[in-house]
This record gives sequence, structure tokens and C-alpha cells, in this order.
Amino acid sequence: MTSETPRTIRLATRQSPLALWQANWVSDRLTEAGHQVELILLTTRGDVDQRPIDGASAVGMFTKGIQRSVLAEESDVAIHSLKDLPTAPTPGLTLIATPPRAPVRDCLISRGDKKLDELAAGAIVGTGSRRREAQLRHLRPDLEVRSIRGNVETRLEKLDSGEYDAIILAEAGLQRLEMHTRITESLSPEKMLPAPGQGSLGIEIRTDDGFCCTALAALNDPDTHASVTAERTLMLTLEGGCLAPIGTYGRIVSGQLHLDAVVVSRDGKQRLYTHGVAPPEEAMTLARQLAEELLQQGAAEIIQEQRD
Ligand SMILES: NCc1[nH]cc(CCC(=O)O)c1CC(=O)O
Repeated sequence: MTSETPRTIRLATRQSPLALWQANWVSDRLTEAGHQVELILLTTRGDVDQRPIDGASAVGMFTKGIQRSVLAEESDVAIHSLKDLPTAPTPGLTLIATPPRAPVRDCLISRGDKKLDELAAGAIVGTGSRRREAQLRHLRPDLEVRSIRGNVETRLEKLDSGEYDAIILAEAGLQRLEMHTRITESLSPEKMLPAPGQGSLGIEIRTDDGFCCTALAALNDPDTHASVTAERTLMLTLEGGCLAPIGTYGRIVSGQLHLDAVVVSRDGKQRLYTHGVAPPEEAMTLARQLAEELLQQGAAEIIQEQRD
């Protein structure tokens, strides 16, 4: 079969409602373009293992199983939430497209509709992310941060059952699942910087698959691509990994790429911040510059502290 022979494109996805929404979105775009599409539903280690996300074993826990299926040619396209996809490249696969981004922010969902500033001292806030934990502690050291796992629906159920007073989630997931009415407060980037790639999809294909390269490249959004390239390069340069307390937000304003980044100690006491602007085609250079600035401010010690 030559690379240009039309064939059914097999999309590999997890089965959470959010993952299925994302896979169906890709499927609809390909179908509109005249392609035949089939969904391959997979279960990853991250779906099965409900222990708190911790340590090196968590890297790629939602994405490796999907990638393996594509590499084994049991499917053709891996569809991820980009923020779950490790920044280090995977041999044999190419990140071919990052489609238009959903809202990038994190948000607070609380019982009794209390904003972050209004939560009582000692209120229990659920998050599984060290990035969110650190930034939360920086803003409100008097709150009690507790681990939470499970997909978006499960976390909302745990909030509603009274196990937590509030939780923090990505706005993107809530919007896609049409649950954005649950949002109590959208957290501005000044309060909380999102994870690299948050709100974006990451679409991977086999590097040598010319047919899928053409079909899927059409779904790429250049502004999103420049923004997330900067965010992921910053993360990679800081050797952060998905557990690092690093928040970063790239966006295009009047044709220029703006990039913000923080590194925050787990107790929230130290917060290193930097910001820069460059043309979008210099996304990687800008990201490396900002990473360098954070390292000069002492980022390596804070990131190392998290690994211990
Ligand atoms: N596995 C966590 C995860 N991965 C992607 C999203 C939300 C969608 C996104 O940020 O793209 C979530 C849930 C959350 O953080 O609330």
C-alpha cells in the first residue's frame, strides 16, 4: 500500500467521557473531509490505577498504552489531552496536530458557591496536581489540600458527596462535557497558571505514515501550536515532567507570542515568575530563555525538592 492509498483511519482513544468527546471531535472533522474513520477504545494504566499520582511511574500513564497501539499498527492515530502527553519525544511517533484550544484556565468548583477568597480557613480542597497544590498554597496557605483522583464526573461526585469543600479542574474538560455551569470561579492566570498544553488535544501518528500525516495535519491550529510548543519546550528545558510544580501559559496577542511561567515550591512559600514576548516562530527560543531565567532564580532546587 502506498502512503497515499485511502484507507480507514483508526483513532485510538481512552474511554472517559472527555476522551471520547475529543476522539469524536477528531472523527467528525476527518469524516467531514471525506475520510473513513474507526474508533479504537483502549484502557490505560492511568484509568485503572486510582492511587495518588506520584513518582516517576506516573509519567505517561494515560498516554503510553495509546501510543503502543499506534506503534504496533493496531491503530493509526493517538488522541491525547496534550497536557497528559510527556514532553520528551516518542521514537516512531510525530505530534502532527494541535487543534484549536479550548479555554486554558483552571477553575474552582465549590459547595455553597464560595470563591477562592471566600473559602473558610481549613476548607478541604481536592486536587491531584502538585502544580495546583503549590499555587493554591501560595494563595491560601490556610486551606487543606487533599489528593483526589478519577475522571471529571467522579471528582464532581466526590465534591457533591461532601468529601471536599472545593475542587480544582481544567475549564476545558468541563466546557467540552457541557458542565461549565458547575464552575464557581475561573482562576485568572495571575492566580493560577495552567499546565503545559492544558485545553489542547495532542494528535500523534506514526512518523512514516504519509497518508495520516496529510489527513491529520489539516486539523492543526497554528496559534495553538506556537503557544503549546512554547509551554512544552519550557517544561522540557526545566526537565519538569508532569509532576513538576510548573505553570505556564502561552497565547498569541496581536500576532505576538506571550509566555508566562511560574515554578512554585510545594508549600507555596517560594514563587518564581517570568514573562516574555516574541514572534510565534521563535516559540522554542523564547521558552528556553524563560526557562534559563527561572533556573537563575533558583528553579532547579524547587523542582528537585519535588522529586525527593
Ligand atoms: N488527566 C487529567 C486531565 N487531562 C486533561 C484534562 C482536562 C482537559 C484539558 O486540560 O485539556 C484533565 C482533567 C483536569 O485537569 O481537570
